[in-house]
Amino acid sequence: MMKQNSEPLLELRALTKEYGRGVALAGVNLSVRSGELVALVGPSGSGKSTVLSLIAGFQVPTSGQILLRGQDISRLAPGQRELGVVFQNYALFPHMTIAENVGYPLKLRGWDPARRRERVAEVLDLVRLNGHEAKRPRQLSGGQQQRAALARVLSFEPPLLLMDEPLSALDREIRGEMKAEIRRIHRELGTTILYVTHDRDEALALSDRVAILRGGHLVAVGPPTELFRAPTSAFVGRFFSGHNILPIANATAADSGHARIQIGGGEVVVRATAFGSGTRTCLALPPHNVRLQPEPGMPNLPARVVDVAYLGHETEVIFLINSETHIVGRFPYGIKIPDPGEAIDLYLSLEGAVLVVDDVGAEDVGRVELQQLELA
Ligand SMILES: Nc1ncnc2c1ncn2[C@@H]1O[C@H](COP(=O)(O)OP(=O)(O)OP(=O)(O)O)[C@@H](O)[C@H]1O
Repeated sequence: MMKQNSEPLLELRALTKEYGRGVALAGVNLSVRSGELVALVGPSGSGKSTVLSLIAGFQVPTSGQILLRGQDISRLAPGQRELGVVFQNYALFPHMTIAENVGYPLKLRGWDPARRRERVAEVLDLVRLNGHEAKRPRQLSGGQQQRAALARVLSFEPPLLLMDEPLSALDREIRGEMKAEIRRIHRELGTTILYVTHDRDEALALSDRVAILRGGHLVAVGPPTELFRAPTSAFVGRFFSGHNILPIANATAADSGHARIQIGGGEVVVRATAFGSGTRTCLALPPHNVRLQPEPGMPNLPARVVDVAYLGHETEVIFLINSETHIVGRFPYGIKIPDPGEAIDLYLSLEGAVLVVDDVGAEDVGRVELQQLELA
């Protein structure tokens, strides 16, 4: 987050990868500034690994360009690109010590042993692995091995670090530690990082910007908290923000960035990130906006409780409204939660709800007639 400047270090221009008739990536344009950490997120099969693999040079694009500091590298061999790559499986050499593993890229580059030792000590210090130099990888924990793999790529100071789900093989606690470690290293070194994850929390915790892929298309790019709070489409709202997506029939544009929706004879103005006449619009409603008690001005919604899951600090409840649409609510610990099967009235706070264009696809969502709602 520090040491950023506006110069694009990496530029993807209309990057496309086809396999036979399948399109893994369809014309992706993305610019990554020097010093930035960009998280590439998207559902399984959306093309995240393909982007990384094309940049690393493990595959050749069908068309489009990959520019590193303005030079097209898309046809260079992987070894000529000088990029650091960290994958989910640490890929340390099992027969080498940790110091030998970390110093290996430097040996390949012809560094003399004394300079190598010095640099290895420096990066092991950076990832807090000093004292483990003489051990073999199998003598380290998963988190330590992943830190050693990180030290190995950091040793030669690559201009760009590519990380593909680097934490997904680690258990929850170590993942938390490694997240903090990556954040610290990024802050201290200002390394530019492109980070693939399907984990929204990881993207929120680590990145300066998030790029969201869907079916090979880049559908949104922006600061993570902004996209989280104000999703730019129904897909982003559902996949990245975890909001309820409720298609609505009766929205009209208000002033710029807002829209009016009519509810049971009343009218509510909500923020709208994308709104156009002719497009189907949806309300993206955070699960925390669902209430079990009426508050002034809140529309109510008859519902039935389908499932209750205790998450520790809060409880997630799935409700069924109008026989086919589910809506998820999250409630703080201590609130009385109705039992599965119970019929109740839900109340929706529209504060922070956002109107978005429906790109999820009719097959994915049920339909809610908001006219059914009554303003309290
Ligand atoms: N070698 C290949 N041959 C044919 N199709 C492929 C090949 N590699 C990937 N694909 C297809 O390209 C699309 C994108 O795959 P990719 O692995 O980039 O997705 P991803 O977002 O990284 O998924 P995941 O999160 O599951 O790793 C998928 O539909 C996948 O089936």
